[in-house]
Amino acid sequence: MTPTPAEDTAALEKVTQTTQARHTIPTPVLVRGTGLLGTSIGLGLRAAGLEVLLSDPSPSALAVAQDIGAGTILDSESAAATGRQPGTVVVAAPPDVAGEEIIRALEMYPSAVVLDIASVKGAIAEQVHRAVIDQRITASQASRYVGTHPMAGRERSGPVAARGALFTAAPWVICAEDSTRPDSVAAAEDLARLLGATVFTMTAAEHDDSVALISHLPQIAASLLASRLQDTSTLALSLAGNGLRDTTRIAASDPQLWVQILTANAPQIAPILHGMREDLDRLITTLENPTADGSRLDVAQLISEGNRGQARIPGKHGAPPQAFSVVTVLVDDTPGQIVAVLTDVAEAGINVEDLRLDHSAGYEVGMLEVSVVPGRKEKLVEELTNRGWKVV
Ligand SMILES: NC(=O)c1ccc[n+]([C@@H]2O[C@H](COP(=O)([O-])OP(=O)(O)OC[C@H]3O[C@@H](n4cnc5c(N)ncnc54)[C@H](O)[C@@H]3O)[C@@H](O)[C@H]2O)c1
Ligand SMILES: O=C(O)C(=O)C[C@]1(C(=O)O)C=C[C@@H](O)C=C1
Repeated sequence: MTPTPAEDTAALEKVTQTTQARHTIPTPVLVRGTGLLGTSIGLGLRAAGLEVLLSDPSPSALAVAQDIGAGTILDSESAAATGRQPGTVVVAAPPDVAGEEIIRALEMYPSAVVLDIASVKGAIAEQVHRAVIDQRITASQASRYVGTHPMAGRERSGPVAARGALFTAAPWVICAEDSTRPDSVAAAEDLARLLGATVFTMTAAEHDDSVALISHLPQIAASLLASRLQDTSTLALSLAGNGLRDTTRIAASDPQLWVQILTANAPQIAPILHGMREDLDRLITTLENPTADGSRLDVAQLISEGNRGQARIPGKHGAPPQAFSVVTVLVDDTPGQIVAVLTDVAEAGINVEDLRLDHSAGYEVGMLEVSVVPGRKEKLVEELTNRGWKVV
């Protein structure tokens, strides 16, 4: 069901061929760290026609990234022989080592733009400043560095999980400083845009404050929630519906990565957890005495507050929130069914905004949820029903 990286890249190529704009990214681009993010960036840049070089301390991660088409392994001997240097270095290493990798790249490649994509920005900027103070690098070398963070990812790690289209319509934060060279900032912005992302400019401190709530709290909440399931009976788990799946997907994330993210941003996260604990304490007190005066109002208030927060989450492409209409189609669990439904949707001239497949435990059928803009729902139901599909 999920496209392979090659299919994904082919689809992306079609898009980038038509949207490819002029850019200021010095090439070749060296991706240092070929895990989920580095390989996705390599795939996306290759699809846009850029030359990409790859390096990673893990030979297997490197080989897989090259095999699936994210770029060519940087051969340091032939690079030294030809004198060819990367024009841009994208450090896509784990947060703990990103600072050192940035400093090393600034030293090794005297004219390259160097950017990183780690999930925390203040601690890494601080390491680069410290390297200048300690005279390991000059201020001029440091001015080629731009801290960035694509707000797109997956709950899986490694190059096998990479997707060239990962960044399409996702926010990509650029944390330039006054001392950052304008050509480095322009290259970082162009790279984000070339991969289909939307650029947001903010300081490292603003970024870290924002992601504490927007990204780090969701991970903590999902992990705490899913950890309750560890000793649950299989029977109870077999009742799991979308509520549980929607709220626990990212609980499958890599512990090694998240221990680095959460500790690096701990001062921003802790106050938010205190606020959440207050709400939780209030709810516990209420539910321990659910028939007391005001208890129902208290619970309703809590859910309403959640409604208000949820309604503020922006929709696709950063547009205002828009509730898509969902049409659920019953499909046999056999090859070709999904393609057949989607072909019929396309023939009806209706755009698919989102797609999701659910299986009911114990049945050989799937429920394909096709999201469309609200005004198109009735037409889609009619078209699919006329073509013999069971719309539920
Ligand atoms: N996973 C996400 O959803 C996500 C989203 C946005 C940003 N990020 C950031 O991207 C970076 C990479 O995350 P990922 O999800 O791709 O992790 P990953 O585990 O999939 O890949 C990390 C890669 O870095 C390599 N590596 C380890 N030490 C290195 C070093 N010293 N120099 C170069 N490479 C090294 C590893 O061998 C591995 O191949 C992290 O800084 C993370 O914070 C992750
Ligand atoms: O969607 C996911 O699976 C993610 O993990 C994405 C997510 C996020 O919180 O949005 C997680 C951490 C990254 O730093 C950036 C993006």
